[in-house]
Amino acid sequence: MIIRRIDIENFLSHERSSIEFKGTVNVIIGHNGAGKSSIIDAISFSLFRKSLRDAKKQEDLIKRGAGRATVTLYLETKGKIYVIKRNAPNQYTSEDTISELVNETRRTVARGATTVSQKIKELLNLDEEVLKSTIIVGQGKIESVFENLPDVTKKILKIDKIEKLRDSNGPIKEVMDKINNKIIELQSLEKYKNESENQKIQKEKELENIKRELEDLNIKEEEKKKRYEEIVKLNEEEEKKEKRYVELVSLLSKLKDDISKLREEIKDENKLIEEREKIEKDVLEKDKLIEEREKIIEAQNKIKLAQEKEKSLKTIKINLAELEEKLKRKRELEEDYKKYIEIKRELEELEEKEQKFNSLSDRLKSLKIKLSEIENKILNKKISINIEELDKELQKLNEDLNNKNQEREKLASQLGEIKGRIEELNKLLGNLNQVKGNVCPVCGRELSDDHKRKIQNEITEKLKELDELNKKLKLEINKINGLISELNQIINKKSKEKDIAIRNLADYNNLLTQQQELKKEIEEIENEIEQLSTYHEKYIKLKDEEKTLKPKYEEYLKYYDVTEEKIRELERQKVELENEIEEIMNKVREYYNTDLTQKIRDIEKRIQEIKGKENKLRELDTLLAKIETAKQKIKQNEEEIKKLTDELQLLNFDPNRFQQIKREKEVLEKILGEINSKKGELLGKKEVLENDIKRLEEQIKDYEEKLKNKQKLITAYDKLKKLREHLAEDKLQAYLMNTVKSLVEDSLNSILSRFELSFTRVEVDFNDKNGIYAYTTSGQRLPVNLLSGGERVSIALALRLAIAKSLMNEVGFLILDEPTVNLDEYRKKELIDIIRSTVEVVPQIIVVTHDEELLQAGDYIIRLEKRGDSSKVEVINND
Ligand SMILES: Nc1ncnc2c1ncn2[C@@H]1O[C@H](COP(=O)(O)OP(=O)(O)OP(=O)(O)O)[C@@H](O)[C@H]1O
Repeated sequence: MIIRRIDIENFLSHERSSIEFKGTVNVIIGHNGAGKSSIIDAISFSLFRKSLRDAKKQEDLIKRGAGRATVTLYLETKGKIYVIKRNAPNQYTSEDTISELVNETRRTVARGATTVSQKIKELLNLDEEVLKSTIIVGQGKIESVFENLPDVTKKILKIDKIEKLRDSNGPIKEVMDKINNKIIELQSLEKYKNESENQKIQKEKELENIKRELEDLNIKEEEKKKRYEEIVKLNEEEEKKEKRYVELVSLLSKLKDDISKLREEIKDENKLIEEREKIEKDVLEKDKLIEEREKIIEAQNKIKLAQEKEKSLKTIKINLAELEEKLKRKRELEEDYKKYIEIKRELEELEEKEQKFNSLSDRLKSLKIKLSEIENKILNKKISINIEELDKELQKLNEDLNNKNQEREKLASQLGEIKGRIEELNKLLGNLNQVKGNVCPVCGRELSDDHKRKIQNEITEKLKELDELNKKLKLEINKINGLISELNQIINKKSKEKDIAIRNLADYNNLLTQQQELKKEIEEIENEIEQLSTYHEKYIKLKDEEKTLKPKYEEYLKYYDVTEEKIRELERQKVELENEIEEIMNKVREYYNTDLTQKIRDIEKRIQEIKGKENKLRELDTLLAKIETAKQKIKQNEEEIKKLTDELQLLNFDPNRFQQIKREKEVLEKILGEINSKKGELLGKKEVLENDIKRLEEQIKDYEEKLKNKQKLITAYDKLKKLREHLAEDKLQAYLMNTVKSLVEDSLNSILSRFELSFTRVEVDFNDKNGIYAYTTSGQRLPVNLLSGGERVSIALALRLAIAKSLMNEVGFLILDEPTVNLDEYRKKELIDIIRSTVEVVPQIIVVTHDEELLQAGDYIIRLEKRGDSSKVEVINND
């Protein structure tokens, strides 16, 4: 397996580097800190997600300032190229891949950090521990392979893991303990199972007893039930008989009772027949009486009719006399009636004129009242009108007001002057007090104190004077103001009086006009009234006559419909009625003067008596009919009694026997009830026991199921015990070490034979801490620490390659990081030779160094430089 190329992105000091390993010995050279070891770390990271250096966190491997590092390693093995891509930090692990490069395209084999690591182990057979202990050699650590060789080998062979496996706290012991606990658990289960089985046997015995008891009870119950069924049947039959027996007895007694009652009913039969015959004779008279009564009633009605007609006749006669009287009066009134009509007509004709006359009279009256009112008003107004006087007064008052106003203005300007003077003097006084120099502000002369005082006194004196004047003037102005306001009030009053006088004058004139108009209208109306007065007088006269004639007119109206025809009609009716009455009276003459009502009453009394007898007759008929029915019923009952007596005899019912059966039935019911409750009790117990047994069976089955595993567990426990023994140091471990020992030893000697060394053979002893011994040609056995430095380096490299070869299918590369550290010049040269010899054992060597001398060993040089913060790669082909 050969490393073909690595692409590094933002990993440690590399921002973006792509390095191909084209030589057999590839030397990576550069100054300290140039980024050489970073490449080896990148190879380790791509293989195992771990760097060689002590990086605590993955974030430390990411180039400062970058967020993510990616390393891509190209590995060639058996003609195939695998590309491993790894990412840091952990959040990108899902993007880790291993793919196969086929014709320039990548085919992903696995994805995700863990899966990729697993694939690397499977496909490339690369183990981190093995690689780091053998073919990846850290700075100056070539010989470290000698230190604690047994421990190193154990670690490489993962024997330490076997040790952990068989540890007393290890997983095997843990599983064994668990199994043992399970076995102990199962042992107690076995105890429970036995207990359950014993319980089950006990319960089964109890169940058996109950079943037997139940069987006995069933037999007894069967017997009793059989007898009970018979008795029930008998009882049912007897019950039916008893029912019929009771029915028959009661029927018979009822029938007998009925017969004696019926006999009682028919005992008066003969007496009733006799009575009936007697009554029947009376009843036959009734029809004749009814006929008689009808005739009387008819006669009575006719008499009534004749009487009514007579009444009508009487009324007609009275009416006739009255009408004749009225007709006579009507004729007397006729003249006045006609006269009244005529007056009425004339009045109607005059009515309009009369109304006009009246309305004009009313109007005249009201106009005259109005005229007298206006004339009164005219008289009153005339007295109060005085406008000219008022005008004169007002003129005088306005002149006075003007004079007073002028006076006040004059005083006001005098007051203003005085106020100005006072202000001036006050100012002067103030200025005088504030004077700083000695020049008088008034006269401009020198201002001595006396002069100042003098001026002050003068001003003060003047101010007093002016103040007096001011007060006086104000008083005068106030006085004039009072007078002016008085004058204004009087002028106002007089102006108002004048306004009223003007209005009065207008009213007066207006009244005069009205007076004239009224007079004119009155005159016109009076003329009109004069013209209408003749009609009015006639109207009044007619009205008087109308009043006198009105009662006669009204009386005439009462007789208005009294006519000659009406009287004749009444006379005709009178004759007709007289004839009719005559005719009726002829027909009922025989009943006349007889008390028909009394006669009818007598007949009806007799009819009533007969009706009473008729009722009695009907009653007797009903009774006789009943007697007939009773006689038939007696006959029927006697037949029925005979039939029922026969049936009773046939029934053959014995009440004593029936009581016996009943008693036996009750006793049997009681016994059966007892059996049933006992059975219920036993069945309940049986069910409980059966359920218990079923539950126990299930429990036992469950225990048995669980116990099935017991033997398996014991076997497993024994096997694990044996496995643990086999894994012990003296067995499997010793075997592995011995096998590896001979493999490594053979391989080591084969590799060493390619180096020019003077040993016949080198031996490996894993039981010894410094377990490498070399045999000289003279047969001496020398421990490795006694050999020369060059010999040790050779053996160390050969041992590394030998171990690697014995554990891996194929060893393709050897990485040496700074192998010359701590070596002197001679040794360095020796190392160059050794590296050259190693080429024969391993196809690819990668040497990381700062030592220019080592360039001699390489055939492909990769030079590194740090520019700024990043490592830069330069390739030199050494050929
Ligand atoms: N996360 C990081 N980001 C950027 N630079 C880093 C980071 N970690 C370490 N370095 C720097 O990377 C540089 C390269 O280190 P590296 O160990 O690869 O150098 P080297 O060439 O092997 O040097 P030496 O021979 O001294 O070991 C160093 O200068 C180091 O300080």
